[in-house]
Amino acid sequence: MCGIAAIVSHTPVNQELYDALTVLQHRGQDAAGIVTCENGRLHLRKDNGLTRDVFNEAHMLKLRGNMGIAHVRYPTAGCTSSAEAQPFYVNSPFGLTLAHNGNLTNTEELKEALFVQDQRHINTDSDSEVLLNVFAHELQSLGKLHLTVNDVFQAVSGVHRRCRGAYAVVVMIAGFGILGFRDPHGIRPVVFGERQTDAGPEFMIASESVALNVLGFKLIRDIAPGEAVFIEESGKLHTQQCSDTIDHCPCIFEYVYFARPDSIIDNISVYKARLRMGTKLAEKVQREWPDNDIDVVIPIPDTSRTAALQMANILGVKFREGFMKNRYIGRTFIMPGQKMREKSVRQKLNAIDLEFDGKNVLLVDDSIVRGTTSAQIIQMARDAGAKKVYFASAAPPVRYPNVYGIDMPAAHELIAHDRTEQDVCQEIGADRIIYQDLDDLIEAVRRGNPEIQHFDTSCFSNEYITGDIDSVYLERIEALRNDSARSERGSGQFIVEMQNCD
Ligand SMILES: O=P(O)(O)OC[C@H]1O[C@H](OP(=O)(O)OP(=O)(O)O)[C@H](O)[C@@H]1O
Ligand SMILES: NC(=O)CC[C@H](N)C(=O)O
Ligand SMILES: [Mg+2]
Repeated sequence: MCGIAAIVSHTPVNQELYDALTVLQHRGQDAAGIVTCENGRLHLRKDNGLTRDVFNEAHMLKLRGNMGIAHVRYPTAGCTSSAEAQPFYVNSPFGLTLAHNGNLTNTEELKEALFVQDQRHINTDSDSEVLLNVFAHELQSLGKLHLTVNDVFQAVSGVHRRCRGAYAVVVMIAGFGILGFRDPHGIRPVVFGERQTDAGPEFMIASESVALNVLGFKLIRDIAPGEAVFIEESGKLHTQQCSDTIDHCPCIFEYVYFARPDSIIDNISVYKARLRMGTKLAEKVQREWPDNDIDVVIPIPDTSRTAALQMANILGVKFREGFMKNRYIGRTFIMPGQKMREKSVRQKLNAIDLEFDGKNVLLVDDSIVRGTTSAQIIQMARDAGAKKVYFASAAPPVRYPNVYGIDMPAAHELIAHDRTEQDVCQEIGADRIIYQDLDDLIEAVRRGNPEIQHFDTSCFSNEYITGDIDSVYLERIEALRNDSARSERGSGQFIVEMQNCD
């Protein structure tokens, strides 16, 4: 899951884009980048690392201009080389830069067509570079020297016709303006907002509304599935629907884990959705295990806190912060490589023995994916003296790969794949496991916006809404992107620095 941001302002945007990236850091910890535009000239800085490590004062001074786009990366395609950090740039036509959240599912076909038919060279294995070149080709084929906003929207329609999968995107056209668009299923989130100034309105596009809040922009709304918004450099906003086939299916995992709880996605408060997940799960415990002997509910920080608190309230048992989180360690699930993830769980979380000693504890997490966290945490709870360790997951068993922007491509790496709930319970060493039912999860999220008819629930249900995912595709990405294949390839040593401004 990556984070994207874009600002069109009347004053320099460098610091605000940097601030936006720090707010969106939970969506990607591997690489960060900003590109700005000043009098038609682009300035780009991107590299591997957290936002605070990628930009120093000298970079910031060079990122001049009143409009720009930015990205934090969590790779789902290609490799972790800094050559694949975003934004990407192509010089023709007009000077385009792009930042993408999501994952294309027909990258290979597009890459081939780009080379053979459109005569475009792709320099990395990133699907986002492919996406940029598709957009560039669609714009170029209009054959215009002076672009209009309608030309830009027409090019987006061309992207929708050719690209499959998930894409929430911002594009900057040098000297012209900034574009935001979302795939016709609206799988990944993206919102836009406005800020009034004496010099006129300013606009921002971002993955999550929390970035707008922090920078003083008022949320206008989500970009609709298939829709595009374009903000001219002068600050004029245009919007247009660019797809005739729309089927809104936002990713339910955003509500479970990815998004910040203080964000509103597709008019649903992530915080409230998590509270409702807690309610539903507690009701399941009451229904299926009325004579339970739970003494205390303990969340596994950070994401599960909201659901766990609500569970304790409904169950009428104590809620205790039994694990303390080291605030300097990031999210473990989105770290590259199982060794690093395993090591980081122990560095990140430490038990307060008093809260466990002699008690029957119900540990609550938002999800169990590879089981990296749960297995270690249960052992820690036992070492701290817990009598019984029960484990509840606010999401159903994750059994199938995600191909829309969450990096879990290999079914065999998922602890619940081909396993019953009882098998998982044994595998992670719990005394009992309670998983959320999928219908309950859907209801918990959907109650915030009943207009949404479907969600992308593929990692729980094996139903892929784009209709183009078959076993051949899944086998191909599993072979390419499973943990051992990636560690054999290494992180990629060559670095394309031709566009960096350092
Ligand atoms: O079963 P696993 O493969 O371990 O994945 C699931 C765990 O990973 C995530 O935590 P993470 O540390 O990424 O972030 P958080 O601090 O936001 O909870 C998630 O909240 C679960 O705790
Ligand atoms: N998590 C994402 O959104 C990743 C974007 C893109 N597929 C990449 O790998 O860089
Ligand atoms: Mg967690």
